[in-house]
Order: sequence, then structure tokens, then C-alpha cells
Amino acid sequence: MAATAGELTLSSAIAYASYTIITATIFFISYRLLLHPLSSYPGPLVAKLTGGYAGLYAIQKRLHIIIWRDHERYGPVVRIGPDRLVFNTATALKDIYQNDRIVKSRHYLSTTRNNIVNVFTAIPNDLHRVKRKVIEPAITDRAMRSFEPIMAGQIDIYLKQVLEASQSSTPSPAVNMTEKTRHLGLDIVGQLAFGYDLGVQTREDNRFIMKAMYFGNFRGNIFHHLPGLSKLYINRIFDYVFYEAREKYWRLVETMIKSRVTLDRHAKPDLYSFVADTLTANPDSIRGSHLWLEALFFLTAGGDTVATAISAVFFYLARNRACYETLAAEIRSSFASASDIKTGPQLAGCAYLRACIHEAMRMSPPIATTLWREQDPTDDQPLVIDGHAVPKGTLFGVNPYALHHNKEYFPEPFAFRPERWLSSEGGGKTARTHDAFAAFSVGPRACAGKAMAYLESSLVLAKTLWLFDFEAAPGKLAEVGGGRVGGTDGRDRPDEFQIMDIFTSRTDGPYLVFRPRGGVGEEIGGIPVILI
Ligand code: HEM
Repeated sequence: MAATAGELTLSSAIAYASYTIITATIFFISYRLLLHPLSSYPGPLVAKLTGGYAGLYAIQKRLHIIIWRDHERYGPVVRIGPDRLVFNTATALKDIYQNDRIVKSRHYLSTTRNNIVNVFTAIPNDLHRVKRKVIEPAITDRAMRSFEPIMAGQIDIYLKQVLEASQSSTPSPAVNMTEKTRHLGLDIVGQLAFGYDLGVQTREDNRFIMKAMYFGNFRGNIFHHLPGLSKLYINRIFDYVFYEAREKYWRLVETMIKSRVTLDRHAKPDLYSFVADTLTANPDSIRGSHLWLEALFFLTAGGDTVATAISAVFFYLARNRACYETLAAEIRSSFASASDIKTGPQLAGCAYLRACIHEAMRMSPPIATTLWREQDPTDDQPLVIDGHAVPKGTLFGVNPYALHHNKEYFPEPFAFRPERWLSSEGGGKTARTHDAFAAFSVGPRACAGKAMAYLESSLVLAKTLWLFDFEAAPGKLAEVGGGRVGGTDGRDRPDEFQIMDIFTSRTDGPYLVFRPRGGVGEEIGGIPVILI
């Protein structure tokens, strides 16, 4: 039967549409593979075509492993998305992060509301300098010396709890160090921000903060890698699902600020005492104020990261007995009592302690995500990174986990060897090692809280080792935190402390069993430490 004119028109329209779609697809694929300014850079085929490659692994919280694997396959520069390059050398680290012609990627804004920014999300370098100058004095070495007694008070609570666990058989004496150090980290940063007692170590009621931070970071990391999502309806879904946790958290931060602004600015050695003149907040409209925005970031930056570093050291010490013995000997010969452990030449002289902290952060960085950067939009000069011309509009960065596992800088990258950080290894190797250390990033946008991170981790580790001996918990609990033999997701090394990359790193374990050291005649907050 002959086709009608209407049917002919419809089938021609379908055929026309199909040809158009096929031609556009072929053009799109050819462009991204052959004509795109980054087409000459190696990388997985799917990554050259779509940002979904990195996005998917970001959702799976293991993009750091994939980037490391891709560098092993494709070399020191990899095209990890249609418009993204990751580099894997110390030279690139310097070229990117210590370069005034480079700014943070525009996608940092996808985690802001109404484009109101804080020190972390300010994109232009001059705006960032202003913001950094405001908060930095609160976390310098000097500020830490005033804050140290308060930090030590919180650490005493942690030590008492470890002591109690060591003396109990029900519940199990095993302590989950991720949980313990995270509680401690939050209590310390609450004190540091607004002299506020969050009481996370001792009470349940504020522990929801960890969940709220988790979702905030995870969402932010997904948007860094799939920025289109932040503009879609899915953002509202995130808001809806996590509304309750976020709202509760925001109310708590409001309470913290309100209770602090009523006191004299010098009443406590906290962030507020440094920023009160510059970052004012009207008690009736705290949300959205600059003080509020800085506080939200400050609490996450300080509360989430140090715990990962400390748990990682515990994990690796429990599995590397020779390192444990060396560190214990250093600490126990440097101090006369646990209460002597404080900032000073003795603590600064504990080189092996510092080496253990470095080595643990090398293997399991507390921030393992690529910190994306781009050329300043106002700069029109050609940009070269590690000898490669990088077209404008490209996002680029170095992934800390991948660089920290690059054999060029760190032979046997999956072995815990604190000695690699000590000058006694000789041959100028340590300078090369330090040049490739990216845990705190480098340059003007590097971590402002380094002094606090080293102080907190040094005090916790040194005091713990002075007072206790410890080992991995017996049975299955000993495996928590490590990889699984035979795993196909890149997490197959039992002796590697696994991190879930959600911008900051999430961890679990290690579970440890503690034993108070005999004969040290020590007290923690008035409780005698007795060998049982
Ligand atoms: C082991 C612990 C820590 C690690 C590994 C770490 C790592 C980092 C990294 C990699 C950045 C750069 C982020 C980016 O470029 O997007 C950063 C920024 C920052 N960190 Fe830390 N951090 C730690 C602890 C702390 C602590 C305890 C504080 C204090 C509360 C802090 C405050 C900050 C601030 C204010 C920034 C923003 C700096 C700026 O943009 O100028 N950090 N941190």
C-alpha cells in the first residue's frame, strides 16, 4: 500500500533527526578525541569524552586510587576529564600551587550559596589574601602556644577514656581510633573557634556533627568533579535529604557564635578573639555573615583532618613493630612524665615522631582529592606547567595520593618507612622527599592550620606512647581499616590504611588494645595510671 504524505513527512523527519544526532555525536567524539586543545594528552578514552569518568569514581570515594593507577599507566600527565589534566611531579606541584597567575578552580563556587565566599572559596588571589590575613593569626605557632593548655585539657579527656577502656573487659577493651580521635578533634576545634565546649568526647548529643560534615564534604567533592550537578534539581534533593542534619548543625554553630559574641573578645584564646574587629556578626542575623562562613569552614578544616592523620599513625605503628619500638624509645627517653610533653625543644627534637606523622600522611593523606586550579581569567600570557603548554580554560592539579605513591620520590611507596624523612638516610634524598610532600598543599593557599595539626598530632601520639603500650585488637577487628586481599577496587593491601575520598578523607579503625605502662607513677587529670 502506498504511504500517505503525512507518513512520509514523519518518517523523513525521524530519519533527518537520526542523521543529525549521529553526525553531531560523531563530530562531538572526534572533536574531544582529535581536535580538542588537550587531545594530545594521554588518558583513559572515557575520560577524554566525559567528566562522568572522574565523577563516577568521586561518587565511589576512590578517585585518588584511580588517578594513581592512571599515572602508572599513562605517565606523569593524564587527561582525567575532557578539560582536566592531573600532573604527578614535584615540579608541577610547585608550578601550579606557587604561581600567582593561577587561581582556584571556578568550581569551588559550586559549594557556596549566593556566591558569598570565605577564605577557602575566595577565587581571586587578591580577595583571598585579604581573607587569609584575617583568620591566619588565630592558628600561627604563637597562637597555638596560648591555646595549648586548652588543647591539653581535651587530650586528657581522651587519655582518661583510653585508660578506662584498657581496664575494662565489658564492653571490649578495643578502641576504635578513628572514632576516638575524631571526637577529640571536634572538641579541640570547638574550643579553638569560639571557646565552646562541644562535649563530643563525653556526650552523644553533638555527635551528629560528624554526619553533617560528612554530607557537606561529600556533596562538595561531587560538585568539584561533576559541577553541572550543582545547577540541577539534584542539588535540591541533597538539600532535602540532608536538611535535618544540616539545620541542626547550623543551629549549633549559631549557638556557638551567639554565646561567644556576648563575652569580651579577649575572654578566650580562640579564633573569635582574633577576628572580632573584622568579622562582626549581629546576633539576630548570624547566618550568612562573614564570621559564620569562616566558622563553618574552620570547624570542618580543623575537626576532620587531624583525626585522620593521628589514626593513620596508630594504624601503621600497630603493623610495623620496629617503627613502634623506635618511636616509643624516642618518646620515653625524651620526657620525664606525660605532663612534661608540651611545645618546646624536647618535642621539636623528636625527629622520629615527626617522621612517623609525615609518613602516615604520605600514605593516607587527610585530604586526598585533587585541588583543582586554573589560569587566572585576567591573565593572557601562555601558561607552562612542568614543561607542558596548558590551554586557558583547562582545570589542572596534582593529586596528593598519587604523588605520594610516585616511586620516583618514594621508593617502595606502599611500605611504611618513617626513615625516608630523616636526614640520616643521606644523599640529599630527604629534600627531594619533602619537595613531593603535598598533604598540606603548598604556596599561598596551602593549609593555614599546619601548626595546629602538628601540635595536636604530636601531643596525642607522644602522650599516648608515654603512658601506654598498644597493639592491634585480636581477631577480625585487627583487619578494620586495612584493604582486603583479592579486592578488585584498588583497596587490596591489608597494610594500607584505607581512605574514602570525600574531599577530606574518611576512615575506620584501627582497633587497638592499650595497656598502661608499669611504674611510670603518672596521673591523668587526677586519675592514677596503674598497671593492672
Ligand atoms: C593534618 C591535618 C590537616 C591537613 C592535612 C590539612 C590540609 C589542607 C589542605 C590540603 C588545604 C588546601 C585546600 C585547598 O587548596 O582547597 C588546607 C586549607 C586550609 N586548612 Fe588545613 N589541613 C589540616 C588541618 C587544619 C587545621 C587543624 C586547621 C585549623 C583549624 C586548618 C585550616 C585550614 C585553612 C584555614 C585552610 C584554607 C587556607 C587558604 O585557603 O588560605 N587545617 N588544609
